[in-house]
Amino acid sequence: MFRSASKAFAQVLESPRLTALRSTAGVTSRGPHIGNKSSSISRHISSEEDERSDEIVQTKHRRLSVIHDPSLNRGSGFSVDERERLLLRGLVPPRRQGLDQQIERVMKTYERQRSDLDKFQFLSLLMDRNTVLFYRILVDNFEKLAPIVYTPVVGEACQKFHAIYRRTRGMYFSLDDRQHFRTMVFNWPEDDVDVIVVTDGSRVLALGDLGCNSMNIPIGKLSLYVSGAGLTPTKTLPIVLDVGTDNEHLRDHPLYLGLPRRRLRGDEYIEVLDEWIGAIRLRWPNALIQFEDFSSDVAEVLLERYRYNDAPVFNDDIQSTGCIAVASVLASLRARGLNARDIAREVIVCAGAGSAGLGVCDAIAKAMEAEGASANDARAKFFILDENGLLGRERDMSNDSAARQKFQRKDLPDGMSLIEVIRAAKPTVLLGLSGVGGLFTEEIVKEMDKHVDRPVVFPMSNPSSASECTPEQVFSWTKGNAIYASGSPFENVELGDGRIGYSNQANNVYSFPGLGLAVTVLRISCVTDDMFLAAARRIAQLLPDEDVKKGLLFPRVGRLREISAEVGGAVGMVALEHGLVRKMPPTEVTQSLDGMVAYMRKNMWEPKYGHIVAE
Ligand SMILES: O=C([O-])CC(=O)C(=O)O
Ligand SMILES: [Mg+2]
Repeated sequence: MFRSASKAFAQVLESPRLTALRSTAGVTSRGPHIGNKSSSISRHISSEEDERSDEIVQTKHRRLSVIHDPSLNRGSGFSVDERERLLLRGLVPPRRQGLDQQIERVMKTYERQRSDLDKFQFLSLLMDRNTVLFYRILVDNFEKLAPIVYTPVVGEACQKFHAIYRRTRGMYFSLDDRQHFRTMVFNWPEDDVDVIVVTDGSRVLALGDLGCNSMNIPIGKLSLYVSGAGLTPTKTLPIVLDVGTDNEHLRDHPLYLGLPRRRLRGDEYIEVLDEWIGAIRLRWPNALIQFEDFSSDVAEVLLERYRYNDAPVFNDDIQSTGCIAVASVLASLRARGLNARDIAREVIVCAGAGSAGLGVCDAIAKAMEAEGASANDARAKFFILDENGLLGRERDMSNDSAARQKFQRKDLPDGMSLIEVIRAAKPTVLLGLSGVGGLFTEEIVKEMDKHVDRPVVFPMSNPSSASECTPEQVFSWTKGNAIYASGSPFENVELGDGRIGYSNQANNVYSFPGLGLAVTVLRISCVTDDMFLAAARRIAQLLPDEDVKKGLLFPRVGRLREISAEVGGAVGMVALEHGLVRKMPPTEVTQSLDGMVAYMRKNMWEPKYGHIVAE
């Protein structure tokens, strides 16, 4: 009975164990409130409604303000007791329904949406209405819905943001707000924020500068943290920094919602970022900050500027894309009957020398070094091209970043085309981070296939329209020989002889949610490259040999929660070893990777209705 549940709750409050229990999720307090005090107690409450979690949410809200707060709203699912105590009698239809019935209704309406963009909007509106229902549906239908809330459809939703905008979510810091950032952060209602995803919209997927329209990217990424790794939804914060846009079409559009000015650059831009990060650290000193879709000219600069400032920061496109690329290469070695040590013998051609391309190559080079290669030997295995061809001998790279200079080939002429490089280098691995859809032609893939038993082809650009080639193409050009992974999702391919050509999704979604989980649960103080390497090694080992031999590199994204627990466990063990854990777990958790993985799993938020208690 719920009455006895609240009695049990009252006893918990009086219990001397209270302080000891405060550290794990259980009781949350939801506004209206000044200063947003929230306490957390883990406690099992027996309940007649067994689909409910034992989470207790306290609120001062009553009547419609309960229904209008998505984290409190249960639609037709309020219990009899909640209806009584929160003064909801008469405000919702009489018959009480469970989550299952709500899911059925929502999914039927979802299926009636005509276009992918309509589906995106339908899900956004659901997210605005009912947090638990939205996440239950996303978790239970992850493979089907992730391509809508994430790549590829999120790309279109950004391009059309100004046209389809309905309701605000997250925070905007614009140039007009300079000198106010430190007060603005207090406009956000939550004292507890675990993860922030921030973009300045300068390079959204491979779609270019989308300015303020980019808000759907941080929102989408954070919905994957919650659904894929069990972060608490109210403790996530999507942010757009509006420093202008060089996208003229948007800037001149009467409905554009950002500042209609050119993008700020140079020292002044860095000053704005410094002011912003200072404000964030003032209010949320421990929050993990994920830099997302910053253009290459600033991505690495910002990462180096903030990553060692005693608070966790990383760049998703450089580091987590690097992580999944390393995992993909390691798993492909297993598929080819080779060992992790053999990574140092791989020959890599990478089309794309932006922050993601360089980040991926750097991560693979570090993985080679970790297996015993010298820095020079590792570097010699890479052939990187940008829009002007190979980064070769004659290229003046004096104004380029250190990350780019590192990969200049001194032995080959500058500007060689992709096909020429393939002929000269005879790569074992071909990476696409160019953002140029269809770049890997039949001629290129067939040329590669001539020199290796099983060509490894990873077109990693997003969204699908920017993919360098499709799995159908690669499998048909190589007679099913290739090992394939792409950034955006594609269907597997029937090869006609009973075999399946697996279209693995080498997307950073495999790594960032689990990393964020570990950072939150253990309050990790700094995100390091070693953490990403450990995560990559773990991801590459998740499937048994017989699957991997067939070309299936890692579990499908539908198993993201399990994968994130594994990634979180691997990251957690590195953090422990390097003394970067600020919230120590119980000793038995620290003894083994398995213990750490189980601890991650245990700390995941579950999308279930808890009990709302009137405060
Ligand atoms: O969003 C994705 O699918 C992966 C990513 O970070 C990007 O392509 O920028
Ligand atoms: Mg990105």
